[in-house]
Amino acid sequence: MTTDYDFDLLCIGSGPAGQRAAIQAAKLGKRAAVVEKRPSMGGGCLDRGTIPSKTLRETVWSLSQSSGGFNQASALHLDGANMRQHASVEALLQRVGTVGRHESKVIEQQLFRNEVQMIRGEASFVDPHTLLVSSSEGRRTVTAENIVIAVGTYPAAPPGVPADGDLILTSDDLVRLRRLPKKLVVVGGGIIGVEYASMFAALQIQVILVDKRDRLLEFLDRESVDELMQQMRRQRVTFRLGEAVERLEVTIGNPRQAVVHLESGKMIVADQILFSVGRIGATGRLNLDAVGLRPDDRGRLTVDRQFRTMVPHIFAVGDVIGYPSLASTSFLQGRLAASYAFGVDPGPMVEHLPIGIYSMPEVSAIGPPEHELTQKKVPYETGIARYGEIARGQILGDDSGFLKLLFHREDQRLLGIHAVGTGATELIHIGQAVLELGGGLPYFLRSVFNYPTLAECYKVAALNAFNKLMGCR
Ligand SMILES: Cc1cc2nc3c(=O)[nH]c(=O)nc-3n(C[C@H](O)[C@H](O)[C@H](O)COP(=O)(O)OP(=O)(O)OC[C@H]3O[C@@H](n4cnc5c(N)ncnc54)[C@H](O)[C@@H]3O)c2cc1C
Ligand SMILES: NC(=O)c1ccc[n+]([C@@H]2O[C@H](COP(=O)([O-])OP(=O)(O)OC[C@H]3O[C@@H](n4cnc5c(N)ncnc54)[C@H](O)[C@@H]3O)[C@@H](O)[C@H]2O)c1
Repeated sequence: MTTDYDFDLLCIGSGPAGQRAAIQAAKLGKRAAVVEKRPSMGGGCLDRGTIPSKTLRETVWSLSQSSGGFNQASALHLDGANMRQHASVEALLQRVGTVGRHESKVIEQQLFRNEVQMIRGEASFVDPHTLLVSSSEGRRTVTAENIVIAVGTYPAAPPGVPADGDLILTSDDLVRLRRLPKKLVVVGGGIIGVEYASMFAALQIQVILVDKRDRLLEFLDRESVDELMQQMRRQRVTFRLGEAVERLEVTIGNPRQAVVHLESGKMIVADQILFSVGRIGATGRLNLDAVGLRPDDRGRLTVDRQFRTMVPHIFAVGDVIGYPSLASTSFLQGRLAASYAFGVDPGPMVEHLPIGIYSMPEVSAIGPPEHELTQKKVPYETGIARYGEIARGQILGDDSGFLKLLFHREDQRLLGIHAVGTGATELIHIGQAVLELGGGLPYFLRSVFNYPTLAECYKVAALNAFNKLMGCR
């Protein structure tokens, strides 16, 4: 019986996944709670993930604009000395704290308004319906009919030396960075590595990005990655691809230096290393043995399509279940899990998930890239609009971005949208609506877009595809 438990649904973790699961349960009239071990609500997302990194990116962007006219097309027009002078660590991090605190308050108010109980402390399982919550104020047990594990992840530790937050950094350390390096090695060219590499490069810091794979961001369209890399190279980023890192080292001399040892026997010396080769599920301290759950070797839990673990009333959502590990999808997973917990079928997740990479330039996509369609033998045609030919691109000073649409050759359905450049992460959502609603080329050909906007790219790209399909010049 529900009333035997303290709560109908209890979430461990207040990040995007946990907070939305709790609020959804409350909306269904259930007694919900969130246990959070950090002082404020909002999760790693607010503390050291999405929000601080995007706030930092905006600060770097406006700083670079004001100190020499950096734009995505002509990054090297910066005056380097001027840039570094303006880019004190304090100036860079000032807004990070302000935005984080504000967002955390917003989440606490949302939880409060929805009568979700906020319990401070670290949770671990006692049995399948009971959690032990430990905090500086003591220990207590809490029981719940349904439990949602939404504990997130932490960065994989560097081999050889621990991250000291000074010479050897993980992305967690960047929100409390103490100094800016002159030369930075970024190990791992996933989304985190690429976003931070481009931010540091925009600050006129020499950046070397090392990844063991031969291609960066393989899930993206190759033309988008080529454009991104070309623009990052213009900001003097050096790519060392196909090079696996074996271990890191910190020298003893004065000044101490950070050294990357590559499996190929080479080494790279720098002032700082950002180690970003993936993340580990934070399940180690949950005492999962008490409920018979076993995470994989990266701390992740396996769930079914309703986000249930092997123990049906224990759900897992967000980064702790692995791919796609985004705040955007974690919000949705939390809401879906809570719905399933109470027998409400919210329908399946959408087929296509958007990707938004806040590098400089931004890269965004939804739907398959060209190489995937080719592999699957789907006949398609491309339509491209280049910012250089779009009035808004000129006004913004960005003439290097593009929007590419992929249409099915036979029924002219929209299959995919790939964008690089200013506003790409917002621009993509116009195409997303058309894609999800099953629209295609005729919609774009008929529509009128505000002028001058970047949205006009859709019209221009559609006309480009139409001309190719018709065999026009
Ligand atoms: C640098 C960086 C940039 C990112 N940028 C983006 C982006 O631009 N867009 C995007 O969509 N995603 C981005 N992400 C990913 C995004 O932050 C995560 O997908 C999202 O935060 C996952 O949400 P979550 O609820 O699963 O976990 P989290 O947000 O990590 O929250 C988990 C919470 O659980 C708490 N917790 C853990 N164990 C316990 C316990 N035993 N008891 C109590 N509480 C516990 C933690 O303290 C934490 O507050 C980024 C990530 C990083 C690291
Ligand atoms: N804008 C966004 O949506 C956004 C931004 C940041 C982070 N995130 C999320 O955070 C998650 C973690 O990101 P991440 O970049 O840390 O991990 P990742 O797993 O995406 O990338 C890790 C990279 O490190 C490389 N690597 C691994 N071991 C290596 C070694 N020994 N030497 C050299 N290279 C090595 C891999 O080849 C890979 O390219 C992602 O899954 C992403 O979903 C999203």
